[in-house]
Amino acid sequence: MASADLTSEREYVAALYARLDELRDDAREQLEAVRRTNQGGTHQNRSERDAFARIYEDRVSQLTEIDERLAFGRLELEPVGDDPTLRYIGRIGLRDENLQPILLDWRVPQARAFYQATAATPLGARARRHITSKGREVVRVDDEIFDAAMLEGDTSNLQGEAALLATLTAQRTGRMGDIVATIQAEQDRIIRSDLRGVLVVQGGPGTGKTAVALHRAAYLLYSYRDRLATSGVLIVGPSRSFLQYIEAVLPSLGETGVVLSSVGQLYPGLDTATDDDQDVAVLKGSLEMAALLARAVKSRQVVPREPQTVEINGEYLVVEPQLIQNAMHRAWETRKPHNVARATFNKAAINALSKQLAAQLRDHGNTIEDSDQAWLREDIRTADDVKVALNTAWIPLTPQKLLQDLYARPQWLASLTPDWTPEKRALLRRDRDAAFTVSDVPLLDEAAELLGSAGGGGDAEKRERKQQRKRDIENAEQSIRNMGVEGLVDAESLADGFEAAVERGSTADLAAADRTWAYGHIVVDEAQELSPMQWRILIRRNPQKSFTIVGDVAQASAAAASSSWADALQPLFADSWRLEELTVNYRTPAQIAETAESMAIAHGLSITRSRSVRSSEWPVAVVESTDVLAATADAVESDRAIDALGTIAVIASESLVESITARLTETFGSDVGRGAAGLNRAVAVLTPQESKGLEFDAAIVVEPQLIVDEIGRGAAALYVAMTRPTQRLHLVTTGPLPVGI
Ligand SMILES: Nc1ncnc2c1ncn2[C@@H]1O[C@H](COP(=O)(O)OP(=O)(O)OP(=O)(O)O)[C@@H](O)[C@H]1O
Repeated sequence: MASADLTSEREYVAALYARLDELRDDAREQLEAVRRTNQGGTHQNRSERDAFARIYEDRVSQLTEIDERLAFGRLELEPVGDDPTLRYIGRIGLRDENLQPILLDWRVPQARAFYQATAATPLGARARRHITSKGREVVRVDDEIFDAAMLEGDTSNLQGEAALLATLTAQRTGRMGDIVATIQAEQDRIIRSDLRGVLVVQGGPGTGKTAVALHRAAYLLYSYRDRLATSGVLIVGPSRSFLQYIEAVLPSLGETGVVLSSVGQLYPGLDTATDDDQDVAVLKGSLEMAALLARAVKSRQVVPREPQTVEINGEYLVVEPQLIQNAMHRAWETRKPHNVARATFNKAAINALSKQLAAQLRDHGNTIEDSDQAWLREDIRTADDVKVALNTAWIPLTPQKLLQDLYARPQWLASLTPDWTPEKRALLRRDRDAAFTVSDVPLLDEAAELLGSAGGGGDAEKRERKQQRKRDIENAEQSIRNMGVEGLVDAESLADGFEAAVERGSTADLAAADRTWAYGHIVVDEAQELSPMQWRILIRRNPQKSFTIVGDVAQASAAAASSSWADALQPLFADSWRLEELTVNYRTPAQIAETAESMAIAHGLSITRSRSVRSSEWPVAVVESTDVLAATADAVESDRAIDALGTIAVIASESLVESITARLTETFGSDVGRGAAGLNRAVAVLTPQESKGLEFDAAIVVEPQLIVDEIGRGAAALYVAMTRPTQRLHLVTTGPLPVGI
């Protein structure tokens, strides 16, 4: 690296920061100016002013947050005339005062060559430069040359290898970071793939699937802002600890309008991380449950066997089963969900009863005019006997009650499942007050779908919310024209800031609280774990089927998971999904990846082999001992002796984690945390399931054979556990190691 290059980049990047400061000052001034205008004014004026103020506040904070690694790359394009054409790539786009671009946002099409150009396909570029900074100061530049005339024997197929390796060997913080500066070509193609349809990304552990999925979300939000700003993007991950691990990535890329949810949080109002035993989870995850719930709802629409006598203001009326049956037919014809169709049922039954009552009153010598029908209907509607009779025939239900009854009333369940064995039914048996589990989430959602909203207003409310949003955006467009700031502010963001809209919440808030929200795009991470019932929720949340699905079928360890993408996706999307594979392992050093892969193959898992970009200096350490707790504590001690500030995961099967946590806490005190709470500590004690998707400087896997034996799909769980470290793997065992290690 010539020092002249470093000097010239320092100057250029310093100028970018100067421009950033200038824009930040401008935004601050605009904020002050907006705050000063219209101090009084109408309610509408004040709401607009507050909305503009919020936008400028956001702009100021965005420009403040972007400070780190503002620019990280430069492309040299074919020269125009004598001067080389240079294009700088950064985390945001910047223009100079003449509105000429001086920095390109990494997501714009012109930045693509920075990630994808190779000597073989240079995409119009002659060279690529990676710019590494500390704070605002450029500390190094690394060049790759594509032009044969400029080439001096560079053969690597990694982009920006030096910058990449520097990031990969850096210590882990317990939080995932963005990778914009070093996205690799195979990853970039996936990130920029079209919004439409279903994209499946398969890759072994550490191949960057999560990183790619998150950058793709940022890319889509940027490139399809019009479509996605109002419908939102949902990102689904396996656990709370995983969401905690990834939650900072999108904000660091300037995107906040996404909803992050674990599968235990997909039903609004419920947030659970506990799951059932495996065989129960498998049953609850199977499509049989959808059919069972449909039968359960239907069985709550009951035609009485015998006529019933009801009293209406002293008059006794016999309700024939046929009358109820006819009213039910009317309700079924609407094809509406149970609680919504119930209104039709009630109306039809009450109409028929009022005619019957009128006829009976006439028979008893009363004069009943047509105009009297209305009060007759009212008398019938409010008569207690009628209420009881109609409710018995068609009772309003909540999803929670339906499910609780199904689990707590064995006889009812038996009547609904004549083909099931008693043992199979017993799997669902629970007390009415037992808390709902992760596997209940899709069942509640399914039930909610079958039941509909009790007020019957679900659709109308939704339409009204959409209409209101449209009006807000039209008002915002008008305000932008009035203020003469067209092009500076977009109408969606302004509308988000309107006082009433703030009370209603942002797109993300609205979406997260609304079970019937249709997202513009859904990203599913660790998607191999999802059961067929969980997939049904996600499809409901995105009827247009625009999905990014990432995962690794070899890591499928949930009991109800699928072992092939075709099995999981064929029923949902037929053949209309496209598969991309990632093949380079950026996390795990070669010697660890090889040990894990050899174990997985010996257990018959069909893994996607990947190539590690690096190896580390530590071989896989095996600690054999008769005292597993003492040996685990020793392993933590010896790892900390190597790297006192590193993060360590101690991964063990369910039956060991509590005793290990207790023992480690005795020795290492508050440095140790259990589960998600451990991610902020130096040492996290996790089950393999909880460690899914996470990474640490070192992993200590305790009793690997027990993991294989204790968990269904135990070999996959062990494969997950062994592939968490970025540097060192220790295996603590009291017996023989699993085959293949
Ligand atoms: N292009 C890249 N530049 C820098 N770091 C990268 C790049 N790609 C991936 N990484 C890093 O590699 C590590 C593994 O990535 P990630 O967690 O996305 O892998 P994964 O495929 O989701 O793994 P798993 O299947 O184990 O969950 C992360 O630390 C990520 O930041």
